[in-house]
Amino acid sequence: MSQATQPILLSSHLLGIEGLSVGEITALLDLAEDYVALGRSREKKSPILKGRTVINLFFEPSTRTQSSFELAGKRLGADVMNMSVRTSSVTKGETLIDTATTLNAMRPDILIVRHQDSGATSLLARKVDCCVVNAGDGSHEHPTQALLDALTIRRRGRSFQGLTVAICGDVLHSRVARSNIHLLAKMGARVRLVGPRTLMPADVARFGVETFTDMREGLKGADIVMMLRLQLERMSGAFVPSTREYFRYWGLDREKLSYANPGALVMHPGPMNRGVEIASEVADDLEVSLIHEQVEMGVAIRMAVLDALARGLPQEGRNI
Ligand SMILES: N[C@@H](CC(=O)O)C(=O)O
Ligand SMILES: NC(=O)OP(=O)(O)O
Repeated sequence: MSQATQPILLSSHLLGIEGLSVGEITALLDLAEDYVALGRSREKKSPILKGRTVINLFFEPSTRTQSSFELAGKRLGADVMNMSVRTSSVTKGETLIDTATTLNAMRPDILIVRHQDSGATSLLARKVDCCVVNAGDGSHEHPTQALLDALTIRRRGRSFQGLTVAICGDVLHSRVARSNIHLLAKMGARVRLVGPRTLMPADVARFGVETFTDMREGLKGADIVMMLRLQLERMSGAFVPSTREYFRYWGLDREKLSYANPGALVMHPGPMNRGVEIASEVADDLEVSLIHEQVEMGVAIRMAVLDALARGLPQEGRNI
């Protein structure tokens, strides 16, 4: 493998995009390119994490993130353990911190954590002495999602400079939106947020992006249309009249997509709610939809992140 000539040393944890520099983001994307090639080869493996232990600790459901971190760790030769939170002693009242420090005592090298509370992964990073990766904390950040989205865009030959990206839907509850806003702004793209007023964060001004409550207006001039799922599990009370009404105004179908730039591409982090935020006619149109490519890039990005973290680990294991 060619691999990045400049070794990337992520400073012990990957907790969010906000704390990464443009150089670190670019280096991770470059390293992930090698892992895309490796993933498409017959062998698919590199022994770079041999002897290392990776634990997946997911307090919220996941299909893509958990399985791709597992595959990424295995393809790099690590021992990967998926902690089943639903059948763990969390059900007997054990706290997040006690659970994590218990697993930490088993001497993993990397702990990958998804949790429903914003800030949970940063808190854990202060309590354990292994690397922590944020696999999604509440509505705060989902850094590897933004990195895989960036890799997907870059591999389509789109330069971030001057690219207009419309992030549409439930921005308020979306950690995917927050991580993407940070990343795209750092890389020089123009970001606009599109959705109902009730689903825009109150502090939206702090992001310095344009906002639109009319979907067609918001899509005019967009090169990338990034759809978000309605995060019903994070809502208490009615933020939208009904999912049917929601689709009528903010669901992406061919008619609304026609307002975007010619050749505009559609992204969705998954899982999708068809007929709520996106129509099947768009999601399944391989001319415009990057959804499956995003999933493939997820494995490569997570291999790059594990690799970059492992480079900073002590060679002979941790001090006893
Ligand atoms: N899977 C992404 C997006 C979503 O669930 O809507 C997340 O966990 O944030
Ligand atoms: N995009 C994403 O994080 O998907 P999962 O919730 O299935 O992991």
